Amino acid sequence: MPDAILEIRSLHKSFGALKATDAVSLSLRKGEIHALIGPNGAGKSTLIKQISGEIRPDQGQILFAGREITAMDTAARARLGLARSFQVSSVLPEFTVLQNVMLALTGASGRVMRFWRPALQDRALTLSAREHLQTAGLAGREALPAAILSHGERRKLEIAMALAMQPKAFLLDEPMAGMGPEGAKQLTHLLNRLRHQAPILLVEHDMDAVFALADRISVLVYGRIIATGSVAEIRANPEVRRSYLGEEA
Ligand SMILES: Nc1ncnc2c1ncn2[C@@H]1O[C@H](COP(=O)(O)OP(=O)(O)OP(=O)(O)O)[C@@H](O)[C@H]1O
Repeated sequence: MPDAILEIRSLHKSFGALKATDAVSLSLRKGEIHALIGPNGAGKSTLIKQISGEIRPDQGQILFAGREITAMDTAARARLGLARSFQVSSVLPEFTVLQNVMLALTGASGRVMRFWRPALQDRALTLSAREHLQTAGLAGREALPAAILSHGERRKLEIAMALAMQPKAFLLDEPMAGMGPEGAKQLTHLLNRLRHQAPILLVEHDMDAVFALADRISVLVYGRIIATGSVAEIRANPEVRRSYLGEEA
């Protein structure tokens, strides 16, 4: 697939007798949002963890930005531009919104930063951090301690921090979780803009968001992809309606 930034080839992962990932192949193309949906326990998180490097597949290959990354650790994948958000938050509550993005820009940890305060006065770094906050919809909130942000604002901050890594792809695991209707609407708009910075592999239960955002949807059931297609194709697919969308379609 020539315009795919991420390509997964026949991935397998078992936990004992349970096949959590069963011959999964999928791709993420430049500029697209590819949503991964499926019932609880279908294997979505297990797949995302194999892509981010938290767990190793038993078999299969993962290619990212033209390189095979199957055996690389999480940090090496992140350095190549694979940005994972939302399940493990790296926001430091005692730092301000701006400082959190500056930390992400320098790749420094909060512990290092306490001994490295002058960097927080760095002008170029500040400007760049402000730009990412603007993109993420947090302009005007820079000076607040991250601890007092609302849930939705924290999501935006995580996005700004991910942007600081200059990602080539985003892996987003249930970004809409815990958001109210207004927050979900705002985040949907933000993700829609974000795809132009880097394509998004989106695991999401909120079907309104999935149908509004996805260029393609893959449906995972018992570790297998039973269908991949456009929103219209997936909505019309009888097997998908039966096994997943039944009560929602
Ligand atoms: N470390 C593990 N050890 C054993 N079984 C596991 C492990 N991690 C996941 N599983 C099992 O693998 C299957 C897939 O789980 P996974 O969390 O990937 O599903 P999911 O689609 O992300 O579910 P949800 O939508 O509820 O988050 C489940 O049956 C789960 O119990």
